[in-house]
This record gives sequence, C-alpha cells and structure tokens, in this order.
Amino acid sequence: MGISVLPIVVDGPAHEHRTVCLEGGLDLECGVHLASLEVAYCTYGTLSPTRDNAILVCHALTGDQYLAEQHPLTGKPGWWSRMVGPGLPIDTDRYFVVCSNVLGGCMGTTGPRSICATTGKAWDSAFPPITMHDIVAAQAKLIDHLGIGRLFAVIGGSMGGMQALTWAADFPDRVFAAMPIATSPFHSAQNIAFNEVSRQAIFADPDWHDGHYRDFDAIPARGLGVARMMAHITYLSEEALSRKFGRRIRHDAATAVPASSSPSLFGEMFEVESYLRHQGSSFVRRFDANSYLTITRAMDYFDLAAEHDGDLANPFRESQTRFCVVSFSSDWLFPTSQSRLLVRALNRAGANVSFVEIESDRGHDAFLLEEPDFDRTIRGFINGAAEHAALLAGEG
Ligand SMILES: CC(=O)SCCNC(=O)CCNC(=O)[C@H](O)C(C)(C)COP(=O)(O)OP(=O)(O)OC[C@H]1O[C@@H](n2cnc3c(N)ncnc32)[C@H](O)[C@@H]1OP(=O)(O)O
Ligand SMILES: N[C@@H](CCO)C(=O)O
Repeated sequence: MGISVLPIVVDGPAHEHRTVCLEGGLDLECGVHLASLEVAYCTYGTLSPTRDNAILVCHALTGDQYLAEQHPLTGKPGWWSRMVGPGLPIDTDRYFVVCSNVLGGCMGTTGPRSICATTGKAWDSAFPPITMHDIVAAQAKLIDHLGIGRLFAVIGGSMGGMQALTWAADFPDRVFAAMPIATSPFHSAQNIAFNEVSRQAIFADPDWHDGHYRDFDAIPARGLGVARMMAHITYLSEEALSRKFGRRIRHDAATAVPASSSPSLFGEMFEVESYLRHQGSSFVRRFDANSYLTITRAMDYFDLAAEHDGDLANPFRESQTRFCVVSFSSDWLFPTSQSRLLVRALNRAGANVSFVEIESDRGHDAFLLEEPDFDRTIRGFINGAAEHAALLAGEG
C-alpha cells in the first residue's frame, strides 16, 4: 500500500494528514470495480495500545478531512475545530480521531478527478454512481488499514449521520457507539428535489461541457455557485436569515461580491443577496462540480428501510451499538420528525438508543456552530459510552 504523509502543521491539535492507496480497489454497488482506491484522511490524538479509542468522524456533503486544522484551500479552521481537540467534547487527549474525505470527493480520495485505470484519463462525469454503502466500505478499508477492529464511535452530521447509520447497519460488530446528528434514515422527496435543482443549475452552465469541463480548461462556476446559493438557504432558517440580514440593503453594491452573470437590477441589492453570492463564489473555489453531482446522488439513493424489506428496524436488529440521535428544532431540511422515525425503529429493534432535540433557531447547519447544549450532548454521550465500555471490559 502506498502512503504519502504531509507534514504536521501546528495550527490545531497535533494531527497527521495522509493519503493511502488501498490494495484491491473497491467493488461498488453498481457493479463497477474501482481498480484503485485512494483515501485522504486526517488523524488526531493517539491510538491506544489496545486500539479501542478510535472515533471516526464522518463529514457532510461538502465537508472534507480537514476536521480540526486549517483548510489548505480556504485558510479557515477545520469545520469542527470547536468540537475536536484537547479537552474539547471530542477529546483528542483521550481519543484517536479519524476523518477521511468521502469516496467521490475532491480533496484527495478517489473521485471524479481521479484517473480511470481503463482509459488512463480522469473519470470526470463518467465516475460511476456510488452509494452511502460504497462510501462506508471505502472508510472500512481505511479503518482496516489503520489496524482498528472496532470503532469506539462513529459520529457525523447530515450526510455524516447517514454514514454513521450505514456503519451501524453494515458493520454492527465494528461500532460500539454511533451518533447520527441532524440526519435521516432516508433522503426525503423534498431533499431530492433541492438536489435536483442544484444539479440542473450545473447542467445549464455553458461551461459544463457534459462534465468534461476540465478538458476545456473551464469550470461550471455559475452553475455550481447557484447550486450552492440555493442549497445554502436550506442549511439556515428564516429566523437566522432575518436576524443576520433582515431586509437591509447593501449600499456599497458596486463593491459587493459580483453576481456570477447579471448585474443587480436597479443598482442595489439586499445584504442577503450579497451573502448568498459570497457563499456561492467561495464554494466554487473549493469544490468540484462532478463531485457535487456524485455525492448528492449518493444522498438521494439513501433509504435504509427500503433496503431492508421496508422496515427500518431490520438493519438494527441484534445491534449492540449504543445510539444517540440528535436533531435541531429549526432544521427543516432534516427535521426532528425524521429523527423520531429513526428512534422509533431503533426502539423496535431493541437497540440502546437515546434522543436529544437541541433547541436552536439556526437551522440545519446549527451542528457546525457554537451550540453549548449540543457540545454537552456530545461530551455526555461519549463519556457515558466510555463508562459502559469500561464496565464491559471489567466484566470480560
Ligand atoms: C460537516 C461538514 O462536513 S462541514 C461542511 C462544509 N462546510 C460548510 O458548509 C461551511 C460553510 N457554511 C457556512 O459557513 C455556514 O454559513 C455556516 C452556517 C456553517 C456558518 O455560519 P456563520 O459562522 O454564522 O457564518 P455566516 O453564515 O455568517 O457566513 C460568514 C461568511 O459570509 C460572509 N458574509 C456575511 N455577510 C455578508 C454579506 N452581507 N455580503 C457578503 N458576504 C457576507 C462573511 O464575510 C463570511 O465570509 P467567509 O466565510 O468567507 O469568511
Ligand atoms: N453545510 C454542510 C451541511 C450540509 O448538509 C455542507 O455543506 O456539507
């Protein structure tokens, strides 16, 4: 197995960034065999001699492995820097934390930008369709490579929560505790609809070139930017947008973030428009359109009950995993009602499950923000699971 190790940087908890080429490639659910599987990942903390302290953190749709240190493209802190580190709720003094870029991504793990072994060219839009099971299977190969049998915990928000659930369903003996956050056991019709609008925005961009835009030295920046603008609205809430911007007009419209195509009508724009343009244009600088299409599709396919004879309890029967399901009260993208469905199914399956709805008016992305109750919930669940593990070890 080939490994490249990037230097440790000292802007967060001690960590390593690596890309590993995993032998044997990966058989995808669609029937395609990926001859080469590379996984880019970051680790924080130290694996215990008994290898029982590993926490896998799974990222959301546009996240990546830069969990708790500076992002190389944006220069910003890792997306969960406030959650992962020494003494933080996911405490790197106690736990060995792993976060990998998902299969299909664009930050080093095999995805549309990778070279197809058969053609010798980048896959681009010919990258095969993948599922949440494929994403998790690639992570499982990484966890094997790290010599970890059972993960102490798998934690993730949004699409990261879909991965946490898939881990518990596909590898019940390898997950001691699971925390699916702001997520759902299936992607709803409304969410598929939003994804489809995003995809159509990309396809409508004249720089799309059937997904082979890189051959034309182009990127479908307008389409991808609009896709992100639209999606970003779904990550917030009416309250959050009203509080941030209300109906305020941006008076320095001339110097505001430019629109990707047309000028602002009437020479002025609302602050919220400027904000969304900023979100769209900064996203385009860090993400690839084909990865966006690949991963949104994987989310759309996700439906754990449908795969198990229509009963969501089925994948969790016999499960020994401790679950803590977390939702946010103002999350209308992955509403609490979907978490409740999951909790009911876990109860029917006889699983060990707790459920917390965090009061927040900041919408879906609240899981990325400062929410003291949420921090306490994560810390409490991890501590409780550790006590349980110690008890079991004592009994054994
Ligand atoms: C789980 C994972 O894997 S993480 C997923 C990938 N990461 C993300 O999705 C993070 C991107 N998302 C965000 O930044 C989301 O906005 C949030 C909700 C998480 C952050 O919320 P907040 O910290 O409240 O930041 P906010 O939403 O106000 O956005 C701040 C940005 O908007 C800009 N901004 C704010 N107001 C305006 C305005 N009127 N006009 C233009 N830009 C504006 C700020 O300058 C800042 O820009 P920067 O990010 O380039 O520094
Ligand atoms: N804002 C996060 C969560 C979306 O579910 C992301 O872009 O990945």
